[in-house]
Amino acid sequence: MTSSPRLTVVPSAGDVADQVARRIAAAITSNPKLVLGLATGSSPVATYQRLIQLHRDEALDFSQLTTFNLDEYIGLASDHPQSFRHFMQQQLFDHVNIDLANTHVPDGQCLDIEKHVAEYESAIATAGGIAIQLLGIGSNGHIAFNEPGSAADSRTRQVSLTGQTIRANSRFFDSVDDVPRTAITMGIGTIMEADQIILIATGDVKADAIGDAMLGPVSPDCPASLLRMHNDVTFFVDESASPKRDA
Ligand SMILES: O=P(O)(O)OC[C@H]1O[C@](O)(CO)[C@@H](O)[C@@H]1O
Repeated sequence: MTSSPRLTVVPSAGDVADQVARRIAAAITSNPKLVLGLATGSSPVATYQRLIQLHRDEALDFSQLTTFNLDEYIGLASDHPQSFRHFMQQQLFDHVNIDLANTHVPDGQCLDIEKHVAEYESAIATAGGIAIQLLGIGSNGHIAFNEPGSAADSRTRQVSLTGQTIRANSRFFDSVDDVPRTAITMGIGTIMEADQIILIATGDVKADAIGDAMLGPVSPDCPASLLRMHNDVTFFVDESASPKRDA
C-alpha cells in the first residue's frame, strides 16, 4: 500500500533545521536510549548544528544514544577528510556527549565487505532497530547511496555510484577523479524498517526530486518515491525545494 508522506514546508533551510532538531531532541528526551539513523551530505549539517546548540544550551543528553549512519565511501580511511566517519566526527560527534562506541558508520576499508554488511545489519537488529532515520535526497532521487534502479527490498551492500552523484559530490574533493566510485550503503529495505523516517531537502536543486518522490510513480527509478510505502515519513523542505507541480 502506498501513502502520501507528510510534507512540511517552511520558509528557510534554517527553519527546516530547527524543526527537525526539535523533533529529534524531543524523541531523545522521551527515550534517552534512542536508536537514531544519521545521514551525511550538506542537507543535515544545519540540523546537527541545532542539536549541538541544544546539547550546550539545554543539556540535551546524547550519552545513551546509539547511532547508525547510512553509508560510507569504499577505500577512504575513517580519518580521511571526505570519509563519512570523519564528517560525523566534525559535524556532530566531537561536539556532544555521545559514546563513540555506540556510533556506527560502515567501514570503507573493511577487508571483507560481505561479512561487514551482514554484521552491520545484525548490529541494527541487535540494537532493536532504528527509531528515527534521517535522510537527505540526491537530485536524481537517491537516498543514502541507493541510486535509481535500487530495489525496494535491497539491504546494506556495496554499490557503484552514478556519474551524476560522482559529479555532485566532487564539490567536496580536490577533483572529480578523487571521488570514490563505490560505496557501502544501507539498502532501501533496511531504511524502510525504521519506525519513522525524516527526509530533509533544501534549495531549488532538490525541487524536482521532491516532486518525483511525492507525486511521481512509486518506482525504483526514483528511490525516494519508494518511501511512500512507509507509513511514517515526513519530508521537511524549505520553500525553494517544495514541489513545483500538481499531483
Ligand atoms: O545533502 P546533499 O549534499 O545535497 O546530498 C544529498 C544526498 O547525497 C548524498 O550525499 C550521497 O551522494 C547523500 O548522503 C545525501 O542524502
